[in-house]
Amino acid sequence: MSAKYTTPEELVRLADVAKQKAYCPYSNFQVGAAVVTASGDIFTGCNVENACYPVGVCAERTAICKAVSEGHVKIKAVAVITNSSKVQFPCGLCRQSINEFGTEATIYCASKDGKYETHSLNDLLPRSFGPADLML
Ligand SMILES: O=c1ccn([C@H]2C[C@H](O)[C@@H](CO)O2)c(=O)[nH]1
Ligand SMILES: [Zn+2]
Repeated sequence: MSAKYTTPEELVRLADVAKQKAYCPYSNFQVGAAVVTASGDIFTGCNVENACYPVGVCAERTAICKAVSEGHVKIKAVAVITNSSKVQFPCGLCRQSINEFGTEATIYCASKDGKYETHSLNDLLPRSFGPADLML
C-alpha cells in the first residue's frame, strides 16, 4: 500500500503493474488486481499458483487479504486485469470474497490493453449471501 485512489484508469494501471509479479507456471494466465479501501488506500495483488493446484490463490483475493490483514475491511472498488485480449471478470470465489468486504463495490474488468468495463458487484453477484444474512 502506498498509492491513494485517483481514477479507474490509474487503478487498472496499478493492477497491471501487480500482474507482472503473477506466479502462474501452470496456467500461464497472469492476473493482477488492485482494491480501493474506504480510506482511499490501494492494495494490489497477483495470482499465486501452487503445484497442488487447488492451493492457488487469485489476484483479487491476494489483494483483498493484503488489505484486510492491514486493517482495511471496507472495499469500495476493485480493478482486475489479465493477459487476455478479452475483458475478464472475477471468478465466483473472488466475487464472494469482494462481497464480504464491499457489497457496494464497483468492479473494473480490463483486457490486457487496459480497456475496461465497469460493473457493480450486484451485477456480477446478484442475490448474494453475505454477512448481513448471518445477523439473525
Ligand atoms: O478471478 C480470477 C480468476 C482466475 N484467476 C487466476 C487463477 C489461476 O492462477 C489462473 C487460471 O485460472 O487465473 C485469478 O487470479 N482471478
Ligand atoms: Zn478468483
